[in-house]
Amino acid sequence: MANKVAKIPVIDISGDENQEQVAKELVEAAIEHGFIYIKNTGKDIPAEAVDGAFDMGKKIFKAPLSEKQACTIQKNNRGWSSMQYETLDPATQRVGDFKEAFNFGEFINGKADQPIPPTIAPYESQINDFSELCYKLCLKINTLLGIGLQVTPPDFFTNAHLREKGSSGTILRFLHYPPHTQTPDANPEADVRAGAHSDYGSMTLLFRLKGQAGLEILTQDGKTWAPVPVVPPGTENDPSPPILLNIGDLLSYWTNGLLRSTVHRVVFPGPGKTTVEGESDTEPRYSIAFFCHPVGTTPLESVPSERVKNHRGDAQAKQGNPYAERKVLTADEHLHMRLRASYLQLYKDKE
Ligand SMILES: O=C(O)CCC(=O)C(=O)O
Ligand SMILES: [Fe+2]
Repeated sequence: MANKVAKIPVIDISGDENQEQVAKELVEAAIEHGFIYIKNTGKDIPAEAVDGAFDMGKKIFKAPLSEKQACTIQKNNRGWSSMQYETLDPATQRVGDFKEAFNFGEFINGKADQPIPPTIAPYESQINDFSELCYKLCLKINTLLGIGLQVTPPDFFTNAHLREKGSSGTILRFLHYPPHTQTPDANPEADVRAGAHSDYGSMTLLFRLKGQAGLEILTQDGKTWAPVPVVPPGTENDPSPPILLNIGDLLSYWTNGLLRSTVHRVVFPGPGKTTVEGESDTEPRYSIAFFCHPVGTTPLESVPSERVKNHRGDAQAKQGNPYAERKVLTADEHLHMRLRASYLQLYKDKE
């Protein structure tokens, strides 16, 4: 049965004027939807940088298997996660996610602080540059959220994300989802390419390619899934599709659930499933996610904001998200709790 596509606002944050107004719109969208299209005018992240990053992603996954295996993901959440190694929704999935991924942690002086496949070593600085662009955009969004929520001081969130204050769980992740024709073991009705989950960090920037279907969000009724078009109306002629921003669990904890951390998944949108006009899953799907995390030692207490104080952990914001109610001490403790739940083998083998 075809579901309606997700209703998500498109916001342009690239200008320098009307900062207060833009901040207000961003906060309202983060409260109401948790997902926001950030119009990509090319000012914050040039279209060529996005294209270059996708080329990089393809190179990483085409690297010889032995090179990828030598970089197998570790408990620090860095490295290569092979097909079906991660299970984002272990409570309902019979098998792991039909995807492979490569995670880069924070770079140090432009160098990756982890093993990388020799095939992509010549491009290390390009990956670092893309990660920098994403980091800066997240700082800007953190500032706007602080202004829009009237946090005192308004740069409260931004300060918590400054790298000079300590390391964080921030990850630049390249993803590859083969089409169903290449995953004969998958039952497209029952299996998923990425299980239902909310993101673990403060916010995520997601880059997708035109024409590639698959992402769905859980709507506020807690039951219906809505596909998220790559190119929403009005952005067809932009230099690059909008960057899809979503609020993660940490910004939700920090604001007592006022900002919504929305559950989402990636499916095989085969026959009979909802597809967005002009999108299909006949080709391999590639996406890039930048998971922005605060400094690991940051305590996740409610932020100093009257608006947050007056908000009493609204039940609606928690709907469909089993993690929304857990209280944990620091950003790092929260991250490890979540990784433990989705990398079953990694934690089983080594404990
Ligand atoms: O590939 C996508 O569209 C979404 C991926 C995602 O939700 C994630 O990696 O957390
Ligand atoms: Fe996600």
